[in-house]
Amino acid sequence: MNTSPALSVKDVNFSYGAKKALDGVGFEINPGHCTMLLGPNGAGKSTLFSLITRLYDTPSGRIELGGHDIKQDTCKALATLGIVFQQTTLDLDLTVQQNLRYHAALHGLGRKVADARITEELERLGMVERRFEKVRQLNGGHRRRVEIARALLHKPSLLLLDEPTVGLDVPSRTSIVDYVHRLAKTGNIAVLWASHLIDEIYPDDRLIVLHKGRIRATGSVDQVLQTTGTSLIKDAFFKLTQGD
Ligand SMILES: Nc1ncnc2c1ncn2[C@@H]1O[C@H](COP(=O)(O)OP(=O)(O)OP(=O)(O)O)[C@@H](O)[C@H]1O
Repeated sequence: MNTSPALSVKDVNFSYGAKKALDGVGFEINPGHCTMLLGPNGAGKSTLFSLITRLYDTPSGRIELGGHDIKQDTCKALATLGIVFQQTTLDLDLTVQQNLRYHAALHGLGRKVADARITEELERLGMVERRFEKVRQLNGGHRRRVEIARALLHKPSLLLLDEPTVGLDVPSRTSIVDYVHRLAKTGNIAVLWASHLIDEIYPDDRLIVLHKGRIRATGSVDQVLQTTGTSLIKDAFFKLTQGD
């Protein structure tokens, strides 16, 4: 049994030329709860996700997924990862099923296994009846659900979500926030969720507050409230992200 953290980030630094975007960032993510990555614009959230997904090389420090170093053991590491990007990456002219089958094939799943998993994930998300519709016909909330189903098809141990509710109406947002929190609770998957919407945080979430490339606080909601001497997350966030 693999007892390594789903994600381990150790002393990671990253710069765009002279501009330092991440400065000595380190944390671990484990299953059982959602970890919310909070930070104002420019905090470094997208940069961190680009390093974890290996879009960018990590020039210093170390990132491991399920104990696999993403530089030395890239395929094994990335196989443990499911991701929902900020911008939709579905093919609008393919059906829901075609999009999902394509992704399953990329992960090396045979057709039978793929179809069983597609049905399973779409059922959980209340989308199974929509499987033969073109993605173009779906509203924003339903497209997001398809993207979540797709991210889970290969049974990853870490789900990364980069502000997945941006642009959605309130009911769609609520249902996605609820769904992912329930998913995390099962304990089978770790969730790292970049957000700047305080109302997406549940009381038993873990928090990582990033500001100007540095981690300003980590821990449970209660711990972060305690260390900042506040009683509301929005006040804690404000305190942690004002000035340097
Ligand atoms: N391609 C780039 N070239 C130069 N600087 C960049 C580049 N991408 C990001 N930056 C800078 O790096 C810092 C971190 O940016 P990043 O996009 O990671 O933040 P973020 O927390 O994702 O912000 P947002 O919430 O606005 O998406 C910012 O100061 C940003 O201006």
